[in-house]
Amino acid sequence: MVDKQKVEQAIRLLLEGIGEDTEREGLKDTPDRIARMCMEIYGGLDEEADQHLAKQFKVENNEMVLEKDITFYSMCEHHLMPFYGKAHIAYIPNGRVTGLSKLARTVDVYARRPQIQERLTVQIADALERALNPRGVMVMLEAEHTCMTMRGIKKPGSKTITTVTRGDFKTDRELQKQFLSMVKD
Ligand SMILES: Nc1nc2c(ncn2[C@@H]2O[C@H](COP(=O)(O)OP(=O)(O)OP(=O)(O)O)[C@@H](O)[C@H]2O)c(=O)[nH]1
Ligand SMILES: [Zn+2]
Repeated sequence: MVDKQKVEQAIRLLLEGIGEDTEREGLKDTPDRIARMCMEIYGGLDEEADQHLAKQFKVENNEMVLEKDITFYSMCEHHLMPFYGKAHIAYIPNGRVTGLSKLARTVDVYARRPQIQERLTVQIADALERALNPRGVMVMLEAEHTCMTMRGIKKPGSKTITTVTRGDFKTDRELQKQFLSMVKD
């Protein structure tokens, strides 16, 4: 739960710390704005994806389901700067599928926290495994980290790609290839 008052105090201190005048017109509402923004961008801390993924439907056909190009925005926990990109999620059902939008909701729940990309990838895969007990899961995230592009090493255009494979996707190279070619198209 975001403590709005604490965040406001912290932002006031930060602005003082960088030598700004917290009372000037453009900045006086900034602590309140950022506290409200934190409720949004860190809102995933109060949530689990399980409640979303509980929306399920029976299926006869246990072929791969892939939801690709799910745009996400998260915050790098080392610098509190955004990293953002696309998530691609596939699973092989085991008699049940979840609502398509629930895959994107799952991404949002775990993206809206201070994160590292590797953990975000694992948490999405874990949630799918817990909820659906699928025959396989594969998650790939492609993202640009602003802590790498606008500061520090400053490498604009560099991309970080992370993957997690579980079950059939771990053992079956052909399935992995199929995932990769479907993601690329
Ligand atoms: N593995 C991983 N590293 C990340 C992620 N986001 C940021 N980082 C890295 O976290 C590291 C933090 O390194 P530090 O040396 O403690 O911090 P720093 O002095 O600001 O480092 P530089 O970014 O190299 O200037 C950096 O190498 C970042 O690139 C992420 O999602 N996953
Ligand atoms: Zn960072």
